[in-house]
Amino acid sequence: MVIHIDQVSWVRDGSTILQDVSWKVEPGEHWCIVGLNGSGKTTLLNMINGYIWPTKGSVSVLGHKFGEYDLRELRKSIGWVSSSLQQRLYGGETALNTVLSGKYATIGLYDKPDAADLEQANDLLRLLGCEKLTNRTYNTFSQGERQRVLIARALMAAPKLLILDEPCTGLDVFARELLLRMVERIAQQPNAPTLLFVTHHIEEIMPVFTKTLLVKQGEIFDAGPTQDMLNTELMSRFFDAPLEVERRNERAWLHPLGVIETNV
Ligand SMILES: Nc1ncnc2c1ncn2[C@@H]1O[C@H](COP(=O)(O)OP(=O)(O)OP(=O)(O)O)[C@@H](O)[C@H]1O
Repeated sequence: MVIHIDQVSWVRDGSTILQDVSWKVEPGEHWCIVGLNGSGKTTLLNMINGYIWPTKGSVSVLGHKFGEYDLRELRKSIGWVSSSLQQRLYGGETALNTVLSGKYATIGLYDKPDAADLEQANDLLRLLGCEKLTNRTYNTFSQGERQRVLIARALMAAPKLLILDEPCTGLDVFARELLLRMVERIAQQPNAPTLLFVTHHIEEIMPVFTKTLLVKQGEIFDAGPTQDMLNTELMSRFFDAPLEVERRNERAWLHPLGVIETNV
């Protein structure tokens, strides 16, 4: 089992942030995680990475139960790409060095890479459609290019689990489509890591994400095959709003019907 979260709750300052969450991710599955702002997605990811511990229940990731394993070791097998990482990177590094630095899970590049590392980094830049950026510096890249380079960087450490945390934030519609296509490519690689893709927008859920987890107010609203989740009836209840879900090109598109007042 890649992830096994069993009846987990997390309480902070008297508030229950996660409540009785149970979720299993099997090998070979790729999951989307959908939820409104403040629903508990980041909290759940922080728990999967071992940055926070459950108040109640148990968490096991990549076959290791928390409390019985060195979390620093476990984190080497987990890649996490989020927009907050973008600000922490040194803008003066080339794309190639940025990707190479992922090998050592450091922000800069401290160790001298060998020929195999260089080949792997170049392969990853190609996989993510970034060959042209190889020798250009990170601070000259567009938002979409940065995201793709950061995903290549995360893959450099050959993670078994790769978390893509709202990777399309700030991208125009074409940069977004390109990024989604690259994410599909990653999933189709032999020995691809298990992907967790966090988003607010259901149209970003590519067919490769066959499973979807719906998080609402700290609880699992529903979880299962994506096609069973993304329909008008279930999405209307999930978002508490009148809306219509349309299927087009094997993706689901959400059309709000009127003004939505979220309960956040
Ligand atoms: N350390 C903490 N102490 C108290 N409350 C917290 C803490 N961390 C998160 N929360 C609260 O828990 C709730 C869930 O937050 P979380 O960041 O997990 O949501 P999210 O689904 O990731 O939201 P977004 O889509 O905006 O990133 C929020 O109401 C947040 O304020």
